[in-house]
Amino acid sequence: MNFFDEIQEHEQVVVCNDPKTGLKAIIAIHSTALGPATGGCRMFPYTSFEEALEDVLRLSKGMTYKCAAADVDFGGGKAVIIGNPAKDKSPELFRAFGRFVESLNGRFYTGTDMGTEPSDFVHAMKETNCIIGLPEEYGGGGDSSVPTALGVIYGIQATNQFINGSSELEGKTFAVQGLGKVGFKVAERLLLEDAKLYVAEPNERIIANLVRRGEELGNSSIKAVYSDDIYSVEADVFVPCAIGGILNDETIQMLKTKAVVGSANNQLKEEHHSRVLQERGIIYAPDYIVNAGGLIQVTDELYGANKERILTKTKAIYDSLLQIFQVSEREGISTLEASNRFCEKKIRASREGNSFFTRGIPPKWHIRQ
Ligand SMILES: NC(=O)C1=CN([C@@H]2O[C@H](COP(=O)(O)OP(=O)(O)OC[C@H]3O[C@@H](n4cnc5c(N)ncnc54)[C@H](O)[C@@H]3O)[C@@H](O)[C@H]2O)C=CC1
Ligand SMILES: O=C(O)CCC(=O)C(=O)O
Repeated sequence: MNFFDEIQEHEQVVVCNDPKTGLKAIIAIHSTALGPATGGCRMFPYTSFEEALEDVLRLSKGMTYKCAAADVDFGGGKAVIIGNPAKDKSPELFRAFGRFVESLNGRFYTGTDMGTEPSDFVHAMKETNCIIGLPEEYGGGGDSSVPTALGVIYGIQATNQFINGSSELEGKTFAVQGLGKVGFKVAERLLLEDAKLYVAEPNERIIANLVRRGEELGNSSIKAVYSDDIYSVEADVFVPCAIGGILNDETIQMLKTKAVVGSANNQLKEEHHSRVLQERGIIYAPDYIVNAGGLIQVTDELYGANKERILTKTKAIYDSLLQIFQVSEREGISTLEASNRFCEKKIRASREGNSFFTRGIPPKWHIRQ
């Protein structure tokens, strides 16, 4: 592997090693053109350094586009901790991670992602101010999966509006993959809208909770299927809310839905899969547009976490998606291409090329300090 070839699109990659606590992490800063980099910290038992590097590079690039699309004054970054979230967590490990974040002197703000919880970052915040997504009792905005799930619902409504001329969800069928922090809330809201659900979730306890919730809401139209079967059920929309890379040569051919709209980061195995979906007549709502609700909330913490402002910005996901679908249709390009163009224009128009972000210039987003 030629390391510099691998990271050529990125400004900075930091490898963090703290033998005392067992911390092995990588922080990737893709771009600070629009402001300091931000992105959650994922904890996962990667089997190799290369696997962890590939994940953090892809995720951090996605954050640059997500920040540009959501109009937050931040750039793209992400961190990964190599370890098993069920076994390898300790307060000391997160404090060590916090010290590495602090060493970046304000170039990187981070918080939760898959495998980490806001409570983990209560330890990290003892070492750095650059933590967002904290619990409310620590001055944070609370559970960021709430606005993320709301953004997914706006995304589904916009897609439905584009396809059927109505954003009404009643009677529609959805295939939800993953019922974690985001997927469960999306499923709950769809049940409230009198929709029918197919769900795939390896944790049976969570499925039982959803069935119970459905009974409370008076909607029992929930059918649990095996993980591999969720791609081939007859539904209006496939809603991926678990892992990345699930839209690939094999699964796209299995889909029987009219659209894909979900929260999972990096849903496309490769960028060209957005065109493969288009060729199959399936509308793909770009993941980083749909799942920006959490980002909107956690970055708003630096201005004092105003619920109304967060809601307004999250609602804008509906209009952004409709615009992207219209451009894609008008210009005959995939929805991802339309969306990337929209973001790249914003990034180019920014101060990229002047210098990368440093704390030397006091920016407006340092209000919290
Ligand atoms: N939490 C948030 O606010 C945001 C989350 N995302 C993305 O959304 C996705 C879900 O995030 P969370 O709900 O926070 O994660 P989570 O870790 O709470 O939930 C993921 C769920 O997916 C299930 N799962 C794993 N593999 C599966 C498979 N093959 N088939 C079906 N289910 C499977 C897990 O058992 C778990 O319940 C992730 O890709 C994350 O990066 C993106 C933006 C913000
Ligand atoms: O949603 C969050 O908590 C942080 C933002 C982020 O990392 C993401 O949107 O993937």
